[in-house]
Amino acid sequence: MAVRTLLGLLRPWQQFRTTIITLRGKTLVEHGCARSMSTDTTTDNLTLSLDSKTGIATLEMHRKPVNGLNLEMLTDLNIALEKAENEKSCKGLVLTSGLPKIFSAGLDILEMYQPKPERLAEFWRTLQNMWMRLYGSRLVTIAAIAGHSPAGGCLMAMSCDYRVMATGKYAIGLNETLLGIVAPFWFRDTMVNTIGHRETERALQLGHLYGADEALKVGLVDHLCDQEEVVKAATEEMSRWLKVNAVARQLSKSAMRQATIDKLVVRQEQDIEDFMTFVQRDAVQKALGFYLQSLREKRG
Ligand SMILES: CCCCCCCCCCCCC/C=C/C(=O)SCCNC(=O)CCNC(=O)[C@H](O)C(C)(C)COP(=O)(O)OP(=O)(O)OC[C@H]1O[C@@H](n2cnc3c(N)ncnc32)[C@H](O)[C@@H]1OP(=O)(O)O
Repeated sequence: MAVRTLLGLLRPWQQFRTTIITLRGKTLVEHGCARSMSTDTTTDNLTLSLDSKTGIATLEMHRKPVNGLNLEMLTDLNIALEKAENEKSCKGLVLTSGLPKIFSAGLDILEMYQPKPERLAEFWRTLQNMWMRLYGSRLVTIAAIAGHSPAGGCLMAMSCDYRVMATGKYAIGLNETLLGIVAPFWFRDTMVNTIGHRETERALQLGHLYGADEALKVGLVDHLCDQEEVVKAATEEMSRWLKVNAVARQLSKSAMRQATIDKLVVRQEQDIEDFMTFVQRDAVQKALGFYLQSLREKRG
């Protein structure tokens, strides 16, 4: 609600301005210019910029070290997505990362390990909202994946309309079982909608992380190119999608996706409860502790 109120107060992008907004102790800086008709919104975690000539926004994540999705990052993502959504001249959004070799490492595991219950609930609700917003966006959304994209990172990518991935030794997939946790139903549904039931069943049980070639083969991503070309390729693909009648395209998208979103809308509170109960189990806490330790030991 607070987020909605704040967004309601934001002025349109096409005005000259520099606005500084403090949100949850973080600072959002906006630079606008009437001549170039473009505006950047930057937080500690991301930058949202709109090319007013093309109507294409770029949402670049840059939360070091691995774009881990913690509560603050998810809050910023929600604000940025809502802002792009509400900007009439914005037609498409490229979701990408400003960090080398990483799209997103998924949920910040520290949010789930030895959590404070109140923050844990808020964290999960903010993630749910981010997914509903991205999956149901009226915009054409394209993920430009120039790095690893496990679990929550894969969810974000799958929630876009099209995925461009860099060739190279990067991995994408829902690897939750490798952490001793279970992908919730709306993660699973999103994957089923992307690559089909059988492939999802196999991938989920194994916690399979796909290399780029294999991801292309099963349809988890749609196009491969060199790392440096990923955003360019995403933007080129976007122009093809933007030629389609927007209303017809949006209605088609909604017809395909709304039932999946509605499943979470009606079960949102139950899903938060299920998540909290599951994550706070001793066995799950132990598994997360081991996994964090193994990540740290990998670094030596
Ligand atoms: C009965 C059923 C009921 C079910 C009810 C529902 C229940 C729901 C349960 C819960 C569901 C939760 C869903 C979870 C989704 C997730 O997204 S979980 C996160 C999964 N992510 C990962 O597994 C990725 C882990 N990271 C990596 O594999 C690597 O870091 C990398 C991404 C491949 C990058 O490698 P590299 O560049 O070599 O960097 P590193 O050195 O490994 O990492 C740098 C530092 O970052 C830390 N880190 C990495 N990832 C995370 C993370 N996800 N969270 C927090 N921290 C992370 C890493 O530890 C390093 O830290 P330092 O050593 O301190 O520098």
